[in-house]
Amino acid sequence: MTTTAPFLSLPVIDVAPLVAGTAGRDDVAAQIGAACRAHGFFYVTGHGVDAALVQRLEDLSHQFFDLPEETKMQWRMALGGRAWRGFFPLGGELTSGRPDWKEGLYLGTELPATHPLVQAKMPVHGPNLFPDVPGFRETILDYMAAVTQLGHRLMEGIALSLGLSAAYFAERYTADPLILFRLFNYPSQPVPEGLDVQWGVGEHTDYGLLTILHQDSVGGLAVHTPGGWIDAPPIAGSFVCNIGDMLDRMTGGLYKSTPHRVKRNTSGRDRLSFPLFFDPNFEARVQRIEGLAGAEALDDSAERWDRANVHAFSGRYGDYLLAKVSKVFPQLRDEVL
Ligand SMILES: O=C(O)CCC(=O)C(=O)O
Ligand SMILES: [Fe+2]
Repeated sequence: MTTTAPFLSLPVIDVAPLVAGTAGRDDVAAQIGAACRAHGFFYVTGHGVDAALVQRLEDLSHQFFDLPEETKMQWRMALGGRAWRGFFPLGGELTSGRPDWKEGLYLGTELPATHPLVQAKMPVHGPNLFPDVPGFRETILDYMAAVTQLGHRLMEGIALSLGLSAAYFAERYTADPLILFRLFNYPSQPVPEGLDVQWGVGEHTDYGLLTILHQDSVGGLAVHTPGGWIDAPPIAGSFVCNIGDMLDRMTGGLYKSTPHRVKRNTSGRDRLSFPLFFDPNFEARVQRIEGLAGAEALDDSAERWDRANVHAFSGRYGDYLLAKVSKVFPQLRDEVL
């Protein structure tokens, strides 16, 4: 049984000095550090991402998800091949072994088919499958670029909060980060009789370093803090940030990847959310940060949603990612990997 702790709420951090690199940056880093040590979730405002761009992404995403399913299936994931891009229909993704009540479009850094990494058939690298909605492609690319820049700044703040040089992560992992980006729609639609669906997205942690999420005004995201489940309601103009397994691994559990889930949407209108996963380069070998005071590489697998011990992982980030992804899309695993 889980408890709820309605008296707790997640911190909202104005990151403008961190984004601008001005005085006050260390204070922002300290606030991020406190949130990461407490529960690994925080909101950011003052991030500098253009509100009109975010609104355009929302509007165009509604246009896309409003299309009939057979139209959207023109851009289905099976056509994205190893790049792992495209549309998946309602119930098409499993979290914790159960179908989620959402549909989505998988995207990532745009690489042409002629790019050496794509030619070398590296998984999750390649061209996107952009739906034929006017302006969608440009908006998605602009949004990914803007939020990726924010990711670099936030990782600088996280590095400072650990007493490391601001460039610590960029020098080792994120000079060329792996960026995966998803558009999700959680329709307000009853689950057909007999289908084993409980959540919009079941409980999970994210895999990489840092997730930067825009959600629309509907709500439904909840976070499993040490004090119980608390809501992460929409705050206009903000992004929700949370730590992934690799930062947990690097910090020896000092900064934990916090489990979260999304309630089934019963609001009467669609809920849109836009997670951008700012992750280590596919080839980067993930190492524990040396000499980090207070970090203990505890095996917390018994309490984790997936019973995995992230501290036992060593190897390329890409291998960690692929092992996870093939659990959530079992039907695609054999086809493309
Ligand atoms: O839709 C949301 O609010 C969260 C989605 C999420 O947790 C994820 O994609 O990892
Ligand atoms: Fe997540």
